[in-house]
Amino acid sequence: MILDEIIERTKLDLEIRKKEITLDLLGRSLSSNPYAPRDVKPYLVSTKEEPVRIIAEVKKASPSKGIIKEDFDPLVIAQEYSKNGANAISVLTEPHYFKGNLEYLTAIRRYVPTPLLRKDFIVDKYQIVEALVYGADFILLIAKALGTKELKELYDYAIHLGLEVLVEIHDKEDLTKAVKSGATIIGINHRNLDTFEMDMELCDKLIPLIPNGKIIVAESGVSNVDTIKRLSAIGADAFLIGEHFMRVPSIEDELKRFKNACN
Ligand SMILES: O=C(O)c1ccccc1NCC(=O)[C@H](O)[C@H](O)COP(=O)(O)O
Repeated sequence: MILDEIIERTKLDLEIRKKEITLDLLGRSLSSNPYAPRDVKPYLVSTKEEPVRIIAEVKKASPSKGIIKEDFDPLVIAQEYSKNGANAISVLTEPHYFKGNLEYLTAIRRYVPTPLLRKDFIVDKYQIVEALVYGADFILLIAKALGTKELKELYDYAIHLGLEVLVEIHDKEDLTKAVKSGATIIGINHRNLDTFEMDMELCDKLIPLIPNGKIIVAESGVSNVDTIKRLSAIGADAFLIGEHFMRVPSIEDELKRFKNACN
């Protein structure tokens, strides 16, 4: 099971990082942290003026596809996203399976004004403090990877530190956990994280079950205007898109096309 494998690896790495810099020490660096997290909800909610919100992902590789982009410069990609109207940028920080890096967050935060998501497999408070120290505005918590109590604890801790949380779900059980955690931003991931199978109808099944007032993010496998129009019409506020943007000849053209899909 790839999700379990990634989480095991993440935990092993964490043990090493915690020995190098304790949570206490990491926490102390927050007093001089220049990166106060910004309120991301206004960037993600669909409005009459801006019905389609895009979270564009900086993604070099993935377990399902291997290396996606050879000539990968995270800062250049993030600048391109920001310049062309991305509402938020997702930065994969997991190093082994996605070839990500926490340092990408800081580099992008320094030069790019768009809000940043730390996209990783977060199972420990330590990673939430890291997200803050390295410059994220919000984090991802994957309901499938956490128990109900664990999800709530990590959610509350992030909110306490001023970070927003995107809680990712794959089925009704995950949705129940997400609602219990108090999540206000819910991501529906079309990709099964174990089999990599895509279910592009998952939003049709889950959106009607989501309580009113939540911001809904459609995640993975989004690569055309028709999908954006369809999912927008049934209630998706925002779209998290990685691989497609990594492969298109012009991020500028594609981002503009997607942003204008419902105008
Ligand atoms: O992308 C994968 O292969 C993957 C495999 C196992 C766990 C997570 C995975 N991806 C993380 C993501 O959620 C996506 O990077 C994100 O939703 C963007 O998806 P896409 O537009 O399909 O690149």
